[in-house]
Amino acid sequence: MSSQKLAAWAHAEEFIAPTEHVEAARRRAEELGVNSIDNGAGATLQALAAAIGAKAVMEIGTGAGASGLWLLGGMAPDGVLTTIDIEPEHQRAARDAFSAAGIAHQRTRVITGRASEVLPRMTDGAYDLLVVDADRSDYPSYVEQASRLLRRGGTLVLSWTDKEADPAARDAETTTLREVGRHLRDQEHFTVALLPVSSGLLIAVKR
Ligand SMILES: C[S@@+](CC[C@H](N)C(=O)[O-])C[C@H]1O[C@@H](n2cnc3c(N)ncnc32)[C@H](O)[C@@H]1O
Repeated sequence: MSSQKLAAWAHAEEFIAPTEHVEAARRRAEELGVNSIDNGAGATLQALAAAIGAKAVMEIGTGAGASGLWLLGGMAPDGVLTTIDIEPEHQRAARDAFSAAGIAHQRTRVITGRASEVLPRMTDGAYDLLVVDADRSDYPSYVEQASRLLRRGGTLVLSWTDKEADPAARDAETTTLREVGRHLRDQEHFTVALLPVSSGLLIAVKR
């Protein structure tokens, strides 16, 4: 890998500055000991939401709200973000972050629960964008649900890991991601790309 390529990647991470509210949400996440999406990935989510004019977005893994703020920044002004997390404390922080950023309360639907139990209750074909940034062991079931929940032309985004590119990495999480990536690539009803932004975003557009 050339040093110019590495510099270009680092540059891309800083190319779009986070808002002060995203920065505050990231700090709160650190205090809570939960990861937030990096700024390059956040800016990509924002641009994707804007590109598809997203009005109905589902997120699995609210955290302290940093990724939600990026998404809301790109969504249609009347768009609604449904966000699921198993930890009520993370969601309290996210609600505070949305409110501090001036997001109208009817634009967010914050659901506490295990995603694998919440998703089956959600409506078929109702979502423009489904973003997954939670426990990787459940990614296969989230992908299965995505086929049902997304409208045609809707997009699934999975937060990824650099380790997936390393053949020597054989831990359970990496193996699951590798299998999920292969499975999606083989599906005729998804058009797939792996974006090397932050630690990676796998995007799959439902045809
Ligand atoms: C990496 S953090 C999400 C960060 C957030 N997307 C952001 O960038 O601000 C992962 C979150 O997933 C949540 N989580 C883990 N397992 C879950 C599950 N089975 N169902 C729902 N949420 C889960 C954790 O509580 C944590 O808040």
